[in-house]
Amino acid sequence: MANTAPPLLLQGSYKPTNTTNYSKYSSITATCPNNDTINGAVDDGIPTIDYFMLFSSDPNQRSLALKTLSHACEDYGFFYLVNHGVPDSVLESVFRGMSEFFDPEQVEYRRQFEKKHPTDRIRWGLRSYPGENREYLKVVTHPQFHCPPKPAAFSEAMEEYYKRLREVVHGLAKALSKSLGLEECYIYKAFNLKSGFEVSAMNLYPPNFQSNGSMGISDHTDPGLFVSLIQQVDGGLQILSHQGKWINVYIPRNAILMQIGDQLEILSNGKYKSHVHRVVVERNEVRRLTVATLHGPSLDTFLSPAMEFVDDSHPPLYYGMTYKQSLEANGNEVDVQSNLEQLRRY
Ligand SMILES: O=C(O)CCC(=O)C(=O)O
Ligand SMILES: [Fe+2]
Repeated sequence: MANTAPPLLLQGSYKPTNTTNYSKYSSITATCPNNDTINGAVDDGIPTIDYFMLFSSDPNQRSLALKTLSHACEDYGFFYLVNHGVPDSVLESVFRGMSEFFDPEQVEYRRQFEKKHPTDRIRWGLRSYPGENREYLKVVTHPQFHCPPKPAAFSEAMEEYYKRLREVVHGLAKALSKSLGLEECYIYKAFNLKSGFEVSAMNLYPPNFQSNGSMGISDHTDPGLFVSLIQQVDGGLQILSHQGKWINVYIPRNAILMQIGDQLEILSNGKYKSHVHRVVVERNEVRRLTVATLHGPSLDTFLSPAMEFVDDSHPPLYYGMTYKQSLEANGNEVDVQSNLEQLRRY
């Protein structure tokens, strides 16, 4: 629970100094907030993990990096991932494609993707309520990739991004298994990641640049192993820390924010915790595009606390069920709603 930095973490709150990287694709650029709090949140340190180091050929470097990963997962539950190998050009294409897709002139084209059937693999929504202000496109990206066919460059960019991202998540799963002293493929197998169920939300805040209240998405945790997030611009994402503080998120250029998902909390019997987060849209000042991807186990994977994390002094803290049952507890599998609270034994 330490506030102190584990070794090797490039620790400290990352604050962009002026405009952000993808500003050429957004109509308004964000600046770093001058005050230390936004709606009660503080600018605090978020650990940074160097992905490349986790696979270093130097055993000392590798072992230090794995220790750092395990500290970041246990003491924080979220971290910035740098040197992840997803090329800048892929990230740029994603935001260029999304900007085209969310073209304010093309709302009628997007309406065809409004939810018609609960199991639709592509879902579009425009929300402008006091509790939610965003336009989103939700798609199932694995085991099959789904995406609106137009614009073509958008669908191609997203497919390439998810493919690269999945490789990174599989690598992280290996590194995490090793850092826990487990066999390298332990988490990969426990989650059956080969057929992992992956859902991604592409978000635009505020919808059409107008919001009804200051909440982009209200407090929630997300199901899955990890939740990855990239954004075009800083502005509004906040995470609740283990210590109960809301922390403003400022993602370093081209880094990926990784957060522990509910099912890793369950498997690790609470050693690694899933975190509540939310998005606050401040006075419509920033037009922000984000891609949040929930990397889940396969739908038929039964998840419960693994025996490696259970003993006399650590009784199982969660009930077990399949991922599909978990997702269907509060909606359907494409809604990807958390049911963590219902799974707690105590
Ligand atoms: O867009 C963001 O910053 C967060 C999105 C999110 O939490 C979600 O889609 O689950
Ligand atoms: Fe989320």
